[in-house]
Amino acid sequence: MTDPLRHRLDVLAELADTVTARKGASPEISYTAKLLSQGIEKCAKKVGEEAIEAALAAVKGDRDHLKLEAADLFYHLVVLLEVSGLPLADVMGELEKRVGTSGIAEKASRKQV
Ligand SMILES: N=c1c2ncn([C@@H]3O[C@H](COP(=O)(O)OP(=O)(O)OP(=O)(O)O)[C@@H](O)[C@H]3O)c2ncn1[C@@H]1O[C@H](COP(=O)(O)O)[C@@H](O)[C@H]1O
Repeated sequence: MTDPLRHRLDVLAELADTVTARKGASPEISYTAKLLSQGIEKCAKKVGEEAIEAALAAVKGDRDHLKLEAADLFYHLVVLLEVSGLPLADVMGELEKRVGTSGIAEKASRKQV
């Protein structure tokens, strides 16, 4: 992994801290507080919308738009994790556990059960 990417991954951790800190803030001044106050279904809907918008931008080959939509998707996913009470660290831990395991091998092992 390149150093600039490692540095920028810190931004995701910072974002998660900010989202947690927005709990209980005024929905008048914080979009995050507004989303959190609207509950899990609203947050989940936003993730679905942003995921589709990112996918469409990718299919169109519009990388500038994909960058914006992917950032929206990360943000809304972090909000969804927060409202679900699931720490981002747990998701990163799950990804870490998968490092070194081929997705094809993992899928094949599932079929044997
Ligand atoms: N990264 C983001 C971020 N990405 C996208 N958005 C907002 O997400 C919304 C998505 O756009 P839409 O057009 O889908 O929104 P909309 O139609 O108004 O939304 P709904 O009516 O469907 O709720 C916009 O209002 C964006 O500004 C974000 N809002 C906040 N953050 C981060 O969260 C921090 C805290 O923000 P506040 O909670 O607003 O203080 C910010 O400093 C940023 O770091």
